[in-house]
Amino acid sequence: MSSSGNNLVLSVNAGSSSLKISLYAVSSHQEQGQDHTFPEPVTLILSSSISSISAPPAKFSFQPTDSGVQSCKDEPVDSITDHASAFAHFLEALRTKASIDGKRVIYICHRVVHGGDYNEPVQITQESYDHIEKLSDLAPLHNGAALSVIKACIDVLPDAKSIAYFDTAFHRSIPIHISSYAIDPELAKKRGLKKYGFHGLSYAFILRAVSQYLLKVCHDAFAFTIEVDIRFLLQPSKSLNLILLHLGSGASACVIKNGESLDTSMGLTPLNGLPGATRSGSVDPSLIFHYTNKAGRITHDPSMATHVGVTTAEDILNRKSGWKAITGTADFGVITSKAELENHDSEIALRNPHRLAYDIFLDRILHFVGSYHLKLDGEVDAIVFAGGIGEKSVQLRSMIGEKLQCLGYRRVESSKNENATKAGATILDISVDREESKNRPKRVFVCHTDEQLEMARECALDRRFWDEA
Ligand SMILES: Nc1ncnc2c1ncn2[C@@H]1O[C@H](COP(=O)(O)OP(=O)(O)O)[C@@H](O)[C@H]1O
Ligand SMILES: CC(=O)OP(=O)(O)O
Ligand SMILES: [Mg+2]
Repeated sequence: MSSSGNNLVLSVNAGSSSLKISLYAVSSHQEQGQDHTFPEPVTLILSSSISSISAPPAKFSFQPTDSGVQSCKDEPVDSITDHASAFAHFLEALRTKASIDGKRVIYICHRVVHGGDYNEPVQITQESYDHIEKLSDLAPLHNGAALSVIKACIDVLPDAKSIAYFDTAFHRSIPIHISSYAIDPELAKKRGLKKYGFHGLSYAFILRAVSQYLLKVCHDAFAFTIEVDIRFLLQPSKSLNLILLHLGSGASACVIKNGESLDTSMGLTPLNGLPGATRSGSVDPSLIFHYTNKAGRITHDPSMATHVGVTTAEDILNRKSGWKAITGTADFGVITSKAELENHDSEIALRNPHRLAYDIFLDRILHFVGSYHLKLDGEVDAIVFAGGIGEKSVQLRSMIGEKLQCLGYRRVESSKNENATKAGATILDISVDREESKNRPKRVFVCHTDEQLEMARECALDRRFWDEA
């Protein structure tokens, strides 16, 4: 497979249930265009994903942009049991299917979910590796998995430099009264006990994608002399007020005010807020002591990632709860298909665990959407659905869309909603057009988020890395 030069950047996203990897060629260090858009500084060569890592068999997909190269989709692979073996399987496919030698990669961008007080990407050194390792207990499904891939990269691709990009960095703008818990402030400061927030790479991608989309809409609208909101033309992302929903195996909501994170539903760890595939989401903190009297003991479960030493309580709430505990499956697509959504019997959730899981999710999402709407004084430009569930669940988007009507959002149009799941565009407006919207400005978007691209483009635009390369 041909791809010019040795300027390859690999982006690795260790999610709780998946490993997503994209390989890019760095194009050039392009400056902002005259129309205020930034052309992508990287070109995709191939993308790969390994899903269901925690519910074997893992499924391997390998999709090069060059149609001449062998691809595969959702191929079950028994030998993949964790993120490290998933990465080894990918490297083998890179060599055998795409004939690309990993040695041509000069930077590897790693999504590291918890960065503590790191507010910028950092190159992996012994010091930063140790720091990330110390934070592993605060992201038990993530940091350990990312470190196992970082370690594999150091061993197998020693000439490539690994750089960590943190989910937490995006939320540094959250004001202190929102990020603080109502506990002893001195102890909180000493131990770093505060809301950090996660899914930041995804939210950064969505914010940029929405602002570019609205900018384009405004330019097109000007061409037809239709009245537009002038704010978007002046400073697109800095003027936006958004409610973002990243709904995947881990799910969170985020409120963006004037282009910055104001609040988000995850907290000190990715456990807080919305429930997920195996996570409980927010519960009364006392609940766990009524659930088990072994809550405080450290688990020695061999299936837990190395680097992680958490209590039984954290293990239960992170890995033995959520959709999997309620229904037996962690796949929200399966839950949706078995939830009997057409049945409006008020007792259906008592009989059908899939419906119970579905209704819990809907209820908790509405909880955050309502609260965030209020935090923005109702001045919301759009609500955006993203993540595996947000991008694929037509039903969930439609039901939330219905509820949003009372807050003055545009109605979700069913044909646009259905097509959004299949369509290739990054942002899709699934709400009715301006003429039909009865002058309701608040739109409903779906964003095909891409954390790997967010890291690769940040890497390509970061002069620190290229001036010395
Ligand atoms: N058709 C579908 N409808 C609803 N949810 C789906 C559908 N297909 C996949 N999903 C959900 O998407 C989740 C994966 O989301 P993703 O954001 O890729 O995960 P991760 O959190 O590991 O990055 C799966 O666990 C599955 O529950
Ligand atoms: C932070 C988090 O939960 O990430 P993911 O959804 O990728 O597991
Ligand atoms: Mg994810």
